[in-house]
Amino acid sequence: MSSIIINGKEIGQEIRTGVATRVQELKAKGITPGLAVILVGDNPASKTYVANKQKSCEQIGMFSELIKLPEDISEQALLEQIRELNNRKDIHGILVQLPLPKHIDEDKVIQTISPEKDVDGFSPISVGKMMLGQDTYLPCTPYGVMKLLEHSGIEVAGKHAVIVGRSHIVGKPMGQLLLQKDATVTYTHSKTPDLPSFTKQADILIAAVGRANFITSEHIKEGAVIIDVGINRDEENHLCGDVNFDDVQGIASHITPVPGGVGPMTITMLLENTVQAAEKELERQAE
Ligand SMILES: Nc1nc2c(c(=O)[nH]1)N[C@@H](CN(C=O)c1ccc(C(=O)N[C@@H](CCC(=O)O)C(=O)O)cc1)CN2
Ligand SMILES: [Mg+2]
Repeated sequence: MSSIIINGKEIGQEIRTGVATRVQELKAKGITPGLAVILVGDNPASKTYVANKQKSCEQIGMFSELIKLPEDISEQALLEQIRELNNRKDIHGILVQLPLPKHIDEDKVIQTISPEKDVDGFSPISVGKMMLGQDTYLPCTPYGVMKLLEHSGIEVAGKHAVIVGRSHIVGKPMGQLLLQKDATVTYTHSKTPDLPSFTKQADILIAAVGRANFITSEHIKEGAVIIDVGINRDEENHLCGDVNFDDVQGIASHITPVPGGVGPMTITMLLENTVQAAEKELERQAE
């Protein structure tokens, strides 16, 4: 039997249509949702992602501003730029594209973004609120994974979700969001001995390791839902995920492809968060 392919492009498009309607409603009330994207340096992948974010904003009628800064910008100058954006009325969401050059302290940068405008959901305040289940901006990639599961009719409650990877932006928050939906969650990582003994227990396996084609049929059980968060290049420089798609195809019940799975959802949820930020600003104005 072949696995069901979860189509992130299609699901993302459906969600974007709903977000576009909310943009029109906000505009009718005199507020255009605005996103500022800061890009430091010339990382080619970052340039592509940032361009896609801008294009996506335009497509749904949002305002977006790209702030391009040189690779050798000082940390102070970057923090100053963020503070300026924190004070701008036309900007509802601020995002600093990661990774940053080595001489800049990423934590300091993220902490400088006002929590009201932290549409990436990376600041300690946003993360703390997420952990407590309070209203906040959820980090876009894990948030997108939750939407993929929901739209694919995959029940999370009572399932054993195994996360491979513990990054701040994917692995850790992913486990929390699944836990909030009553999954039993296991975190695994590079120091986990006998990884397959854990991953084989997964009803839902989240692969977020950053290693091309790392997860194979040896790691999964029959009927598991496989979510591939990886974006890597293989030996032939082709885009591929953390999961060896051909190897697990037919064993998994559902699987996300790379490209076209989780990736498009990351930008979709960024749009969702930015519109939410503008809606909250409107509410504050009405108070
Ligand atoms: N400030 C942030 N930095 C980074 C984030 C983030 O969420 N916020 N995530 C990643 C990069 N990223 C967005 O920024 C991102 C990565 C991939 C995709 C995507 O759509 N991928 C496509 C394939 C694209 C390709 O051809 O290369 C797919 O999987 O279908 C969107 C966003 C790190 N930095
Ligand atoms: Mg650094």
